[in-house]
Amino acid sequence: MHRTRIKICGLTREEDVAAAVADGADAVGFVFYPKSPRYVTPARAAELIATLPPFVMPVGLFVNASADEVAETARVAPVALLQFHGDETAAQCAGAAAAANRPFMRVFRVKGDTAGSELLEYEAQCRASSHLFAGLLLDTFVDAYGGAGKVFDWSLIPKDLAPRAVLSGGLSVQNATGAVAQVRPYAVDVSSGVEAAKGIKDASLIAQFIAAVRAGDAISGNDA
Ligand SMILES: O=C(O)c1ccccc1NCC(=O)[C@H](O)[C@H](O)COP(=O)(O)O
Repeated sequence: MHRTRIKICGLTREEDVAAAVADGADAVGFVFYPKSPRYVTPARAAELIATLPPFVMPVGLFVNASADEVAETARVAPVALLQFHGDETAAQCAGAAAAANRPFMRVFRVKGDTAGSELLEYEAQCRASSHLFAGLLLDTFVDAYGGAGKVFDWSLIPKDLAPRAVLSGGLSVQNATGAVAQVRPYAVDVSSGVEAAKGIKDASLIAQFIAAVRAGDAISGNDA
């Protein structure tokens, strides 16, 4: 049976990485977008990644970076998966992933009038664009690209897409159980909802969030 995977994003401190690992996070995200308050340099991310045990995936997050920037970042910081969170075209994502020789996630930033069929078409285009495409992260459309703590209408997610999708955008201790029980996504991703301040995670909120996801798995019969 499927257990909802969990990514904690926007980590900047060793103690926050340790808290995510201790509570069972499957992945940790490092933001390489300089305008983000959660930005870390590739060298700083390398220090944080060096603290990870096996089987916790480091994810590198980019917004409109060039293929050379992505490749150089991945050379310095050994991320296992790329996440393209800007306005990148399919070709730009495929080219950057090939340059870095890493699999990647693309992001669909959902608006109020987004149709479920658009998500399926977008995923199909991504899959056709590169053998390195690993999956689709669904986030809420915001001007700052992401990390805004805003939810979108989960009911528009097609039932046959959910088991392959990463649900993101405004998840929290308060809504994670319901999100998992309703959507039954492959994984969830959270940043603001487990923070004491931008880029500063709260260990108790991380633990509560992961427990809330597990409660959602129990309700939907997903627990392993
Ligand atoms: O986290 C950021 O500051 C950020 C900035 C620009 C683009 C993406 C960003 N984060 C990407 C993530 O994967 C976040 O976890 C995702 O947007 C959800 O954030 P939140 O709604 O705060 O949980």
